[in-house]
Amino acid sequence: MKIAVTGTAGQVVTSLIERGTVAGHDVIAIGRPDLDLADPASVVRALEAAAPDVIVSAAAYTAVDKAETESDLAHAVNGAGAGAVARAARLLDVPLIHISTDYVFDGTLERPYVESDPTGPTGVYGASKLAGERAVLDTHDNSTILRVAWVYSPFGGNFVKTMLRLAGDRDEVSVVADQVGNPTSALAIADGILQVANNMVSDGSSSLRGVFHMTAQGEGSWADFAQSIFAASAARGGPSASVRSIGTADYPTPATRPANSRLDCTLIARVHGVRLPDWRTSLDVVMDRLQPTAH
Ligand SMILES: NC(=O)C1=CN([C@@H]2O[C@H](COP(=O)(O)OP(=O)(O)OC[C@H]3O[C@@H](n4cnc5c(N)ncnc54)[C@H](O)[C@@H]3O)[C@@H](O)[C@H]2O)C=CC1
Repeated sequence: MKIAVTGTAGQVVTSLIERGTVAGHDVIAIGRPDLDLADPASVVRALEAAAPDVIVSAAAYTAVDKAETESDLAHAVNGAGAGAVARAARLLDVPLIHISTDYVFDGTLERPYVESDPTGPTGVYGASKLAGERAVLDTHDNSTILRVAWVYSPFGGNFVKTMLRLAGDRDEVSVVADQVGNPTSALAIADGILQVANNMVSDGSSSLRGVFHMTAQGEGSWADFAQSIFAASAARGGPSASVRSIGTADYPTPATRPANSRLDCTLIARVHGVRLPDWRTSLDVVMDRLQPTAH
């Protein structure tokens, strides 16, 4: 399968290149300057030239706090840019898999969110990603939106790498304990994307299209996540620190994060047969990559 993915260096992009290539697919990563999501004409031109069997829309403006002061750019990239990718998929008449986020929800529910729950982003980033979802669904019927969350991987910048860096120069790290979610490895996301792509290419049913939640099994707070990272690092002879649990109010950020980010992934398991591993299992895989010699 020839897969075109937007972006060249992101966590999900890099994971998809790796996992897709291992699975025998031809993965073509297209990013700036050839494909700039803020320049819709470049998006359509670059994707048409690639002539793929399926498109994965994984690039995005992901700076959650900075988005609060760069609203126009965040909306151009995540909203209009996503719409341009969908236009290209429509012109090429190929399936589109678009990656979205738990931040489309306000996080006030007491249970994991299902796909049909009302959205209500609390910040510019979430609002721009929601605009992107709508642009995709309005533009191209042959689209599947995968909402992922709390992404980490051996690549790029992420929470795991930040915690390991902090543990390298201090004994105690303060981490928010009142936001709960599903830490999800980009490598596992890539495997899920490939399964969904296979399903969409081989089966045109509308039930395989639309919005799906796709995160790792299991849940935890950022403090739980940090504790597991430090335990895994210590077990490999790497840096470790103790975790001091703090509240969101003790760690103010420009963008408000949802307190409950948990996504219910029952639908994608039933419809697509996709069930990502437990987050602690995937964390071990990523830690083995980040600390290969520390055993
Ligand atoms: N990182 C996370 O915790 C979460 C990410 N997501 C979503 O998952 C997807 C992948 O995220 P990550 O891989 O973590 O992001 P990342 O920040 O690692 O990579 C984003 C990629 O988008 C590219 N990009 C940014 N602006 C662009 C533009 N104007 N034109 C072309 N490319 C551009 C960057 O160069 C980079 O390659 C995104 O859609 C993001 O919104 C959803 C939930 C959580």
